Parts: sequence; structure tokens; C-alpha cells
Amino acid sequence: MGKKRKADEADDDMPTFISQANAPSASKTESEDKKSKKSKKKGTSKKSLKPWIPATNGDAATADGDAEAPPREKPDHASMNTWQLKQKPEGEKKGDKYARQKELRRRKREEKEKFERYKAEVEGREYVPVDKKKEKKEKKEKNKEKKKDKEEKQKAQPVLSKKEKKKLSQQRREKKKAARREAKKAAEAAEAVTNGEGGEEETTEVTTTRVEEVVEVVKGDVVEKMEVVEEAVTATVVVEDKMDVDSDDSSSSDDSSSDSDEEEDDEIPKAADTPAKSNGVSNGAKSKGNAKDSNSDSSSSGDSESDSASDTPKSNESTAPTTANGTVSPTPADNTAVSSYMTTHSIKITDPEAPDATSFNLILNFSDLPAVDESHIAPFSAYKAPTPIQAASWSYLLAGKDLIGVAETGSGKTMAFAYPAVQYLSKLPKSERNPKKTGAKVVVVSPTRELAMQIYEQVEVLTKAAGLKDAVTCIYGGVPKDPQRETLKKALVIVATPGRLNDFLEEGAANISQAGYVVLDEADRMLDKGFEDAIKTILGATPATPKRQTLMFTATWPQSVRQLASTFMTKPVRIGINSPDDGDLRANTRIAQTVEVLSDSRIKESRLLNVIHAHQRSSPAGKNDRILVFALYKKEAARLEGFLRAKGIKVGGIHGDLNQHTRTTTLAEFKAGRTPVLVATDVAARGLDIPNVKLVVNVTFPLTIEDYVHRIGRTGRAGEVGKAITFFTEHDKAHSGSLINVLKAANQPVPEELMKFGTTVKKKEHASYGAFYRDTTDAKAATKIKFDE
Ligand SMILES: Nc1ncnc2c1ncn2[C@@H]1O[C@H](COP(=O)(O)OP(=O)(O)OP(=O)(O)O)[C@@H](O)[C@H]1O
Repeated sequence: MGKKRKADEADDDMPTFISQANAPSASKTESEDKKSKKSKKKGTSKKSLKPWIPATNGDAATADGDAEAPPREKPDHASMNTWQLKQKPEGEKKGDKYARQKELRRRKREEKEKFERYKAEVEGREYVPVDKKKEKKEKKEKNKEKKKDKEEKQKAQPVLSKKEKKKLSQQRREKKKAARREAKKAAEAAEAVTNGEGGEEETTEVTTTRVEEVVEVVKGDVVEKMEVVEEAVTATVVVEDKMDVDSDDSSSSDDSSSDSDEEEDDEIPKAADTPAKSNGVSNGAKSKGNAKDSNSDSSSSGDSESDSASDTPKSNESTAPTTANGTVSPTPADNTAVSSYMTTHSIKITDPEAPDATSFNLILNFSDLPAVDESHIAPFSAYKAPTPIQAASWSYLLAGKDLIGVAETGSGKTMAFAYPAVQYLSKLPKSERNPKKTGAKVVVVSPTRELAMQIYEQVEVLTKAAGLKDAVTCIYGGVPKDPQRETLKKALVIVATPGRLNDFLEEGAANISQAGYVVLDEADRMLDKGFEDAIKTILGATPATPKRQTLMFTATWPQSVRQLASTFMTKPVRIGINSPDDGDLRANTRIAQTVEVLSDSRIKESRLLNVIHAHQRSSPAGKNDRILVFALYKKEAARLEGFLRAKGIKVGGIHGDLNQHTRTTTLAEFKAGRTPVLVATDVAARGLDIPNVKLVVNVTFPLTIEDYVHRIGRTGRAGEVGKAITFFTEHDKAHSGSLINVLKAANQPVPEELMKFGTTVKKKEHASYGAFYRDTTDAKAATKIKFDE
């Protein structure tokens, strides 16, 4: 149908002068007339229909009986479509060419402006047209400065002859080769030691080969150590049937490598490795950057990783963070408050570098938050206090640590990773804050387009407060690439879905080779089968692990992805909020969950209608309450939407079969409350923060129990309460055990009929890594610091 419409559009677009062009002209000479007849014969061919045959004012000439050739009529560029404008007519006059190209440029500008206007509308901000003249002037000045700098640099450099240059580069190559040889030897020796100690390697169905390569890169006097860990794991492959299930497709990549050994020269600071850093947080949250700083001047070994909690603590003066109100946070005196806060909110922190720590550095008030400037915390003025995940993670993140944060849906995880990201940017020296030179410094990857847009909005609030203009871009599929490509040139922060970001990496439009702060939001989804390759490619394009601060945030953290996660991180701190020790799932406890076991799936639709009507009748807001209905398949979602509409319900739909424009506007309508009911597939299951969703209805159970937790988590956010109703049929019985566990853990009623389906829980396995979880991130300490003991 789409194709047909396009074809129709093309016909309509044909400008009227095409037929005029074929009309005979009285002013033609005989030979011209012959030519004209010839072209008439060809009249039906595509070529002859091209718009560039100049129209002549034949009729007027005939009427006047004027023998003189009439003035040449200019092509009507305004009525041509873009394709036609792009064609260069035979024998086109120079003036016409300029006019045609001018029209093309005008159209392009218009399109861009339209996009920007639309973007502003979606983001709910005022559209401010770009002042081209000012921009041009600024650009010119910048270029001038650049040129001057370059010239000065060139002057300062000694002039080397070709021969000398060649000799120098050969020397460098040889040094590198020697370093590699040594590293290989060291790795082999290390492997031999590892095999000797850990004779109890798991040998069931998993065989793990681990190759550690230490690459010493020599540059001038600096020797940097880069660790490249490559893990090849073979395991039982469990293929989940996800054939027709809807999700934003992630990967376009056939990438096979995980981490590449790129980046030899540039110093890429991790979040805490910046000069302005002042976050040597005590009690295990000590920054790696600080640890390095303290002993790096004299030695290149940088072997400060062995710091433990028992080391002499650094003085508050040198290590304590400066806070927004000028105080130091929290002092040992706050320990009781911190402990009681941790107990109240069931916070568990595991820091591999301080496994025995008993006191922790939590930020319980926004005023205690380290900030480059007080204005940076202004966006928090609407909130009373940090949420538990924010309170627990900020000090570690500001200290440059890798971190896995697991906290319930709607608990403010976005700000937990976004605030330290912006502080990281703010502390970078100016030369490091030049996206054209360095590329982006922060990358946030999210599984769906809508979530990416939402994260973008939140990050932008913080960057603006920090005085970073145009620092963020949002990259996602389903919309034209050109405007995104433009924004990539000046973005310090890229918020993206994996597929589109990979496309830009492939074509070289995105540069994340110096991104020192990388976040995987909805991390378990990002690491599962569908996105795994794309994530490997993205992380492979960023600096290797010790130079990159890697963060993973989620509300669900199944065993099946932990092994893979550990390969991307260095000694991550793990923070679990209300996360049970046995690794089971926890749904948000403020959501009242009801499971209705239906004997026949054919009654789902009528039951859905009843549920919606009943809610609308009982709620004080009546039909204005937002209700989110989940289906599993795209076609199912479309069918349900149609059904509800036919029954007089104001409803919208969002799923992968719809174009992005429709998806975005439908979601905006729902958010604004103009369409109070939304039918969605799992593209809306994760992360979306829609205010006042009072009820979630699961018409068809999702593929995984994690998705169930995320779906119902669209209600009861930011401390609110919510309601979720789930239809459960015999088809879903494989999930009964895990669903019963989730209900019980949240003190929710478990219907008898559900119990009948059984309580066994099928172990979820990663497609490549199986169900075996062995934390290899922090090699030696791995047995000690299990996240879920
Ligand atoms: N300190 C705070 N106090 C109150 N509300 C907050 C605070 N921080 C964030 N919020 C609000 O909480 C809501 C949920 O935040 P967010 O979307 O980051 O949750 P999330 O934990 O990422 O959820 P999900 O797991 O579903 O992705 C947002 O509306 C946000 O503005």
C-alpha cells in the first residue's frame, strides 16, 4: 500500500509544464518543427517527460502573429519536486543552473528547519531558529584561531628530514614489537600461574578460554599499560523463540571482536582522572584516578590497585569532595545515619577494592553533592532528596569507578548515571571538550528509541545547568540520518540506540574513541542475545577498559548476563537496592499486582474492555487516567487498538510496525493525556517514564519474567502507587513459577489457579554463556566478592 501511495504521489508531483513542453510552438523554424515532431513521437518515453525542456509561449505567439522568437521562459523550479530539481537538464543555461541549485538548497534548509521545529515540539521546548550569520561569523573566528595555533605549533616543532622521520617511526615500531613480545611472555607466565592455582575450573558444558594480553605502549617517555582481555566462551546454546516479538532492532553489525586494542597515544581520562577531580572518596570509594595520582609521578607501574580499606586513609583535605554547600560529605560522624539509611532502604554495596568495608560514603542530601558549581545541582530543586540508588552510587561514580546499579523501576536511575556524567564533562580541560577533535566523551546506550529520547531530555537538563550548550545528541533509528549526522559533530554526549550508533560508527560519522564514560541503561536487555553483538562493537570503539568507566543500570539483573557484563568492566562496584541476596527478581512493591487466570484466550478482548471500563468508573479522574495495555506481538497490538477504538475508547498504539513519527506523536499524546489509553508491545516496556500511568494491563504475558517486571514498572513510579492486571492462560504456564516468586516477593496475592500450573522455575540461560555465572572481572577477588552471596 505504501508503495502504491508513493507511486501516486510521484504522478501528482509531475509539474504541469511537462505537457506544455511538448506543445508545438508557432515560432519554431521548420527544422525546429521537425525536431519537435520527433520529440512528440517520443512523447510517452520517460526521457521526453523530463522537466528540462523549456516551455515556449506558443499560443501567445500565434495570436500575435509575431514572427520573432518569444523570450525564453524560465523553468518553473518552484513546482518541481526534489528529484526533478536534482536532474541536470541538457544544455541548461548557467542562470537556470544557479536558480535550480538555489531552490534545492532552499528546500534542504526548509526540511531541516521543519525537523528542528518538530523536534522542539516533541521535546516540549520553544523552537529558536538558527542565526546563520552569527554562526558563520563564529565559525570563521574559530577557524582563524585554529589556523593560528597550528602555525605556532608548526613553528615550535623541529624540522625533521624525511630520513629522520622514517628512522624515528621505525624505532617506535621496534619498541612496540619488543613490548608486545614481553607482554606475551608475561601473559603466558600469568596463565601458567592461574592454571596452577585454580585447578577447579568448571568443566561441565562450558569451556572457557581466557587470553590476557598486556600491551605496553611506548610513546615518548610515557609507558602506558593497556590490558586487553579477550574471552572466548563456548556454551550450550539455548535458542529462544523470539521470532515475531516486537522490539527495536539493534544490530546491523556482523562484528566478531569484543575489545579492540586501539588508542595508543591519546590520554583518555576516566571520569575521575581529570585535573579538577576532588573525589577521593573514603571507605572503598577511593578513586582509581586518585590512587594512580598519588604514586604515579615517580613510577610507571601504577600498581596501586592493591589499595585496600586497611590502607591509611587519605586526609579529608586532600581527598574529600567539595560539595555544593562547601561542606565535606559525609564525615565519619554521619556513619550512623548512613547505616540506618542503608538498612531502611535495603541497600547492599559490594566493592571489590574494599570487600570488608563496614561504612560507606552515601550522599543523602543534594547539598552534599560534589559539584563543579552550585548551579549544576539546580535541576534537583524539584526533588526533596536523592533516591536510594542515587545516594548510594554517586560517590563511586564521581570517583571514577565502574558500577552495576540494580534498583526497582521508577527509582531515578537515569539521574544516578547522568549527574556524574555531566560532572565528568565539566571537569575536563577545555582542550578535551572539543568534540570535533576528541569526539564524544560520554556514551549512553538504550534499547529503545523512545527511551533514548527520554534519557536525552534528562541529560540535557543537566548539561544546560552546567553551561554546556548543544552538548548532547540523540541517535536512533527510523528517522533521517542527515540531521543526526550533523549533531554528532558537536556532541560531547551521545545517547543512542545500538543499531543507529553502529551505522554511524561504520561510516565514520561518530567518534567515541575517547569516550571515558559509557553507560548501558537497561543493561540486562543490552547484553542479551539481540543486542550483544552491537554492544560489543560499540564498546570496542571506546577506549579499552581501564581507561573507560563503564556503568550498567537496570531493575532486573538475571544470572544469564552477568558473565558477559563482567568482561566489559574493571572491578565494578555493585549496588543493589532492595535486591534480594538470592538473585531473584523484585518488582516495585508499590504496585498492586493482580493475575487473572483465563481459561480461554478468546475472551481476552472482552475482559480487557471490562477492566478498562471498571477502572474508569472507579477512578476519580474517570476516563482521564492513563492506562497502558501490553501485547506481545505487533499485529496483536494493532488488533487490540482497533478493537478498543471501535468500542469508543480513546486509544493510541505504539509498536515496531509503525513509523517513528507516528510512534513519537502517539507517545506524546499519551504523555499529555490527550489519548488516555495506549496499546503497546515491549518497545514500551522498559524505562519509559510516563507520569500518572495508573494501570498496566498485560493482555499477553511477555517472553521473560524480567519483561514482566519492567512492564508493570511503567506504573507506581517515583514513589507513587500503581496497579497491574495480568491475563494468564495455559500458553503462559512456563512462566508460572517465576511469576509466583515475583508475586510472593512483593507480598501480592497468588491465585489458586496460577499455583496449579506449577511452581518450578526454569533457569534462564544466555544464548552464548549458558546459565553459569562466574565473575571474572576482578580475577583474584572473584570468589570473595560475589554479588549475590
Ligand atoms: N531524587 C528524586 N526524587 C524524586 N523523584 C525523582 C528523583 N530522581 C528522579 N526522579 C523522578 O523519578 C522518575 C523515574 O526516574 P527514572 O526514569 O530515572 O527511573 P528508572 O529507575 O530509570 O526507571 P526504569 O527502571 O523504569 O527505567 C522520573 O520522573 C524522575 O524525574
